[in-house]
Amino acid sequence: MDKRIINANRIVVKVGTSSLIHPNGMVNLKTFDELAYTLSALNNQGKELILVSSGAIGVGLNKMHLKKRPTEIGAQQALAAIGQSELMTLFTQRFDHYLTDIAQVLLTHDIFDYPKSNQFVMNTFDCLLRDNVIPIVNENDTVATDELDHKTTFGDNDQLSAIVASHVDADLLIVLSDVDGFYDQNPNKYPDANLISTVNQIDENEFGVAGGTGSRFGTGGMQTKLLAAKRMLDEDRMMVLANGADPRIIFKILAGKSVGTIFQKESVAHE
Ligand SMILES: Nc1ncnc2c1ncn2[C@@H]1O[C@H](COP(=O)(O)OP(=O)(O)O)[C@@H](O)[C@H]1O
Ligand SMILES: N[C@@H](CCC(=O)OP(=O)(O)O)C(=O)O
Repeated sequence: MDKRIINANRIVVKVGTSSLIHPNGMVNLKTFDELAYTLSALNNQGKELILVSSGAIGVGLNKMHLKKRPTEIGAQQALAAIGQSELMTLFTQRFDHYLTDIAQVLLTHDIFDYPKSNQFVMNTFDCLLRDNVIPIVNENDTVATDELDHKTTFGDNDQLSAIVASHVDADLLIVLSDVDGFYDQNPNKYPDANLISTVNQIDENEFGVAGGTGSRFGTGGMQTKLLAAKRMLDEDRMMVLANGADPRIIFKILAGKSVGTIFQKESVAHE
């Protein structure tokens, strides 16, 4: 058991579209509610939480009664703009229920590369966390297409969550998806795939078995989650990849139980 997980105080949680939207395109109200409950409970315990949430396009598709994500980038951006406010409305309703304040923070991947912007973003996070407000981060899809055009770029919310985790000096990054963790092959294609409970290093072997997205709405698949995990490992931080079907799984993770896949350097694996 790693005490660093139990003692983790500043935690970034990333939730993917596949956890927030049912395969039929409808909003998964259960996930929204359990996520709000779990993060509110942890916030009340004094932990500092940042939620990185995808779902703007998924919610936008549902609102506009569309079955398929359009290929045109401008149309995806328009859907993200429609869906983002709806996404925040859903979060506001559920977090209000648990008496927790939230804030919307829209970022681009490069924002931290500019010292002034970086400082402004950090000031915002510092003030929000000091005031017990949970920032809910998404990429600003209107001005950035990192997440939308995977033919030319490979940015996405998995990596954005890792960038945020490293800049706010988070103790732990938890990535919630529609799989139980990282497998030795894509479990949606190969039913005999085995869950890997601990990963100490990421190289071509791991990338070799990480496939694309499994759902209609997810984007990066396992590749971008591994890139996020690699960034965490390189900085000697920890990441847990777990199933977001019931976000209360976060309580189990923070209790040190073995769920999902933990990415951590070998030196701390048995502390
Ligand atoms: N080795 C692997 N282990 C686990 N999942 C994998 C693997 N390779 C590919 N995948 C796929 O990655 C998907 C999760 O990524 P994605 O669809 O982008 O979800 P999210 O919306 O949560 O970001 C899984 O549903 C699965 O189909
Ligand atoms: N900004 C986009 C996020 C796209 C994305 O990274 O999605 P996912 O693979 O579900 O985490 C949206 O909110 O739809």
